[in-house]
Amino acid sequence: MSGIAIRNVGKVFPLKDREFTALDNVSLDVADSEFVAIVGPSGCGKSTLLNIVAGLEFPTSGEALVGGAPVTGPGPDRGVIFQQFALFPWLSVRKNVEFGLRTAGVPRAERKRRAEHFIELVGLSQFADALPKTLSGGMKQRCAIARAYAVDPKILLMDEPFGALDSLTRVRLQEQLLRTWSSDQRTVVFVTHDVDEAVYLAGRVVVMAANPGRIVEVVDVGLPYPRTEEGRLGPEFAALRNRVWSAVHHQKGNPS
Ligand SMILES: Nc1ncnc2c1ncn2[C@@H]1O[C@H](COP(=O)(O)OP(=O)(O)OP(=O)(O)O)[C@@H](O)[C@H]1O
Repeated sequence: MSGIAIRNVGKVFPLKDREFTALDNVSLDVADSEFVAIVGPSGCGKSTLLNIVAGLEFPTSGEALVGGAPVTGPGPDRGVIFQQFALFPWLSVRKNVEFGLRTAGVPRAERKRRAEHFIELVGLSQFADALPKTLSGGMKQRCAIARAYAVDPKILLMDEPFGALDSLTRVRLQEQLLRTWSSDQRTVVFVTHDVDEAVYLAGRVVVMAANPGRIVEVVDVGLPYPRTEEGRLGPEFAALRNRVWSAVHHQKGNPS
């Protein structure tokens, strides 16, 4: 059971002289094995919503449920990948990737095998013994992705995971993500600024607006999987992208 239910979630942050409503009455169901993308202008609460599902923040009102149970904190059922991922600076790439497996109690030989596999997948084999400080930003991010994939969680919560990567690596990791998603049937919630990326990856695209953060539209993508580069250039894809684009960029009070 790896479905997610977000029920009337509100999040208010106390500021010095007032309160700020980051999320206002947000409700969303993500089915078991569904791939949902969340897009919206900066500050509309995408990360806050993801953090609530991750158990890293708590709603002021409403609730988030995972597999039918209220979220009370982080758990091994949910792997979180942020844009700025904190790697352990004193551990090599390999040890960083193995870290989560060690805490999950995976035996040593299996840890080594899995780490090797995922390090290769993200193209870091040559740097497996390097420390994070010697890697570029994109390489650190690929290490963080390998670490999250290796633990094999039923739910992946991804916050702009490919934002800092060059376009080639980005496309490669998008395709890899879709492959692991369709073969392993995990639930994915993927936050991105990139409308093209959202439509390419997701079965549904949730569009949010700011002030207060809320859902304004949910677009069913409806394109078959596996998705291909040719499909990405086709008219159906273009129509969907335009629809999501207008929903994001023609919001009241958002002049862009
Ligand atoms: N701890 C906090 N205290 C006060 N305000 C906060 C806090 N965390 C987030 N906010 C505010 O809540 C709003 C939503 O933030 P959030 O990071 O969720 O937006 P976002 O849609 O992910 O933005 P971006 O696309 O720029 O990453 C922002 O206006 C932010 O300033």
